[in-house]
Amino acid sequence: MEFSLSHTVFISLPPSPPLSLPIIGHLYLFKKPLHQSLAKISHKYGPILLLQFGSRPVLVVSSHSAAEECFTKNDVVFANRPRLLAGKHLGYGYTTLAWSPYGDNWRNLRRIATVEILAPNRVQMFAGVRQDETRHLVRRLLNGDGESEDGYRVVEMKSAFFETTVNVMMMMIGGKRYYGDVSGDSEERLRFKEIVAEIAGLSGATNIGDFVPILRWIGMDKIEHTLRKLLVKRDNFMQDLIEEHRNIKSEKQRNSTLIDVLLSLQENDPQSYNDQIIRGMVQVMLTAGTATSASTMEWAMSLLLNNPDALIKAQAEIDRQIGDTRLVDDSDLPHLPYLQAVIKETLRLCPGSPMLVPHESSASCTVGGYRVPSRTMLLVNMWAIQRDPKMWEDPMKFKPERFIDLEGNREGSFAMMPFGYGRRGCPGESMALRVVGLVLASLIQCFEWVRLDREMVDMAEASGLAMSKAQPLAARYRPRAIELLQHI
Ligand code: HEM
Repeated sequence: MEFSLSHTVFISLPPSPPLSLPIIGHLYLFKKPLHQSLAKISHKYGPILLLQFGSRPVLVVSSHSAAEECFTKNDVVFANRPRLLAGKHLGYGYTTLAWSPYGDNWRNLRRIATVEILAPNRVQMFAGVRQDETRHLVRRLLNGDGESEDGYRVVEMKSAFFETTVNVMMMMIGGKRYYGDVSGDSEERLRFKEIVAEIAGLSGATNIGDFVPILRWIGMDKIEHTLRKLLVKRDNFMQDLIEEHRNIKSEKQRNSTLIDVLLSLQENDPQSYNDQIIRGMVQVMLTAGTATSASTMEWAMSLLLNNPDALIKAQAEIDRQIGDTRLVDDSDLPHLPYLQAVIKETLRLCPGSPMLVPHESSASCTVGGYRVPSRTMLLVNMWAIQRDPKMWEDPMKFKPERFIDLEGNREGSFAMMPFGYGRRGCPGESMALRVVGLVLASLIQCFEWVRLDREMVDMAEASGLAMSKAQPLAARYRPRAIELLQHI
């Protein structure tokens, strides 16, 4: 790998599959979903690979030790993001937290996110919002129709989870709920729902023009046009929301939502908290923080329905800890270790961002003894690492117990990183775990859950970059005979 001619040391590039075609490079090798396809290629050529995605060199890392190198000794080098089309449009010209290059703008946004928006005291401040939205969901299920003779009803869970997480987020951001039991302006709701549906349809999509620029130039890449139109609609909506809050005069209301918090910071520091920054921050929370949490809930319920023993155990733990006279709340979550283990095991098998978010090197560096050139995109295949048989016993099995027994528990290591690590690691982890934990705990506490029929829940994945189910989860449920349901 390393050799020298007189005094110069040559370090070789990582291995690559032999045939890289003109224009498309190795793109011909990939099938969807991409993380599964890359796992197969890595199996053949090794855990550190250099591929050509069209014109872009991409380092694909599929071992915990290489991932560790990327996020410890090379963390600063890989703290950049590639300039992909989604970042240009959904990320306000690469200026939002998730898409910004590493530098002063990113540092300012990251500080706002971690100190003002997602800090533990702020997450705590919104415990009531999470509790209310969970109650709304329970009520909605209690009022569901189509009850069969044995008391069971059917619910399509994908949209129920998504709408609940969007409601939680928008209640925190602007004090408004847009789904389910709502009051207020129906036109505004319609506008919002349209924007959310369009973003959801686009954000997990791969964009061929990112890798084969010629397709973009000759107008074959339709996504860019759609993204541009969406940007205007979304921007107008967010600005209207900001103006509404700017006009709020009452002292009591002024600090009750995140927009209010950001607007009061704007008064003292208009530069660091200008309207575009606020719009961008709202946008990032809405895109980074909703579908990821909702799909974790959906995968968790799917896994529990396919593993009824684990569901019984989780329910027994909740009954033991909380009883049946009150609904579980935020402060109970640390006392539910089995439920926490279920969520960790779900994130191990079904990480919402299976290849994290793409990084890019800002200088050349070495990984695993190989040379990685500057401006190489980095994909860390967490999906593959979290199923690596060298690190995990029975890696394909759903075994929450592995996070309770000390032996074989890889939590906190680079073999388990569903939220990433280092400078660009997810700042919303603790909020996400609370929302996911509370919603799951409440549903398990209040209802009996079973599969639609004898068939196992289909665990096939959809094709996009996010890890979502190909078939939305539907399940049968019936209220449990417990006192707390009398006063929900
Ligand atoms: C289960 C839910 C979630 C999962 C699995 C998840 C996972 C991730 C991952 C893997 C990354 C990329 C790390 C990297 O680049 O190496 C990320 C970034 C990010 N996440 Fe999350 N996330 C979740 C929920 C949330 C929530 C609730 C929020 C905020 C409300 C959030 C905000 C962000 C932001 C702003 C970034 C970009 C950070 C940066 O580039 O500096 N996420 N998340």
